Amino acid sequence: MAEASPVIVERPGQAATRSVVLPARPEPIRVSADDTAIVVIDMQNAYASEGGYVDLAGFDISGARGTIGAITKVLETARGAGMPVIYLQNGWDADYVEAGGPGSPNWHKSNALKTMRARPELKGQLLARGGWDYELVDALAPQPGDIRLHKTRYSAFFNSQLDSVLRARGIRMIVFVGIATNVCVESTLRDGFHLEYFGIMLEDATHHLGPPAMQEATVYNVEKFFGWVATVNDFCGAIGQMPE
Ligand SMILES: NC(=O)N/C=C\C(=O)O
Repeated sequence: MAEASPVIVERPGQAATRSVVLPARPEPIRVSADDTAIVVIDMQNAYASEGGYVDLAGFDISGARGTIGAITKVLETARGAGMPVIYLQNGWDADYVEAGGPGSPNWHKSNALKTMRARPELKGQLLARGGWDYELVDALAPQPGDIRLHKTRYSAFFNSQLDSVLRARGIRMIVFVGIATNVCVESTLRDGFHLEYFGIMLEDATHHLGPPAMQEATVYNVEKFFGWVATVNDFCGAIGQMPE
């Protein structure tokens, strides 16, 4: 079968000077270091450490260690190419006002809030700003120049500064890594699509919540409807060749 030609983003009045073609599915896509950011979704103790929220809520977090290692490689490569790195942290204020009360679907659906209601001894500990659960995992500590943003719902675009931060830097393309593939990563990538961002998900730098079919479903959705899917090796191989 003939190889698909790369997707080239139209940039009116602007040439993508520093760019490479990233092998991706369903087709390769040209990535410019000048208008691409890495968005790291919720690599907090809550989602990636033993004793954090999703572990306490009964989800299998055994895959999270590999995700941390994969993201470390991606960030080193991206920083080397001069791409902005933006970390999102999910959670609420210590009094959980931002979580919404019984009038909010979040209050009813959030497994963190449900776990705390079922186990009152955990009250105030899960996803509360200022606590260990909310903090980023130590292995992914932000570097000088990285940006950290707070979010209160699954989509990082909802009620956050993400869109302004990206637009102020002329970002058109977002490379997604983080946890959970099928919840906050997918919600954010979908909202990004509707805001005209080109979304690329690095499948082996994400981890799902729930059965393995959830990872497959998001990969399918992204590849077929919302963006592009690539691997960490392909990303590091291509972006590592970015012209200075
Ligand atoms: N970061 C996420 O994907 N979060 C998923 C569930 C939750 O925060 O309860």
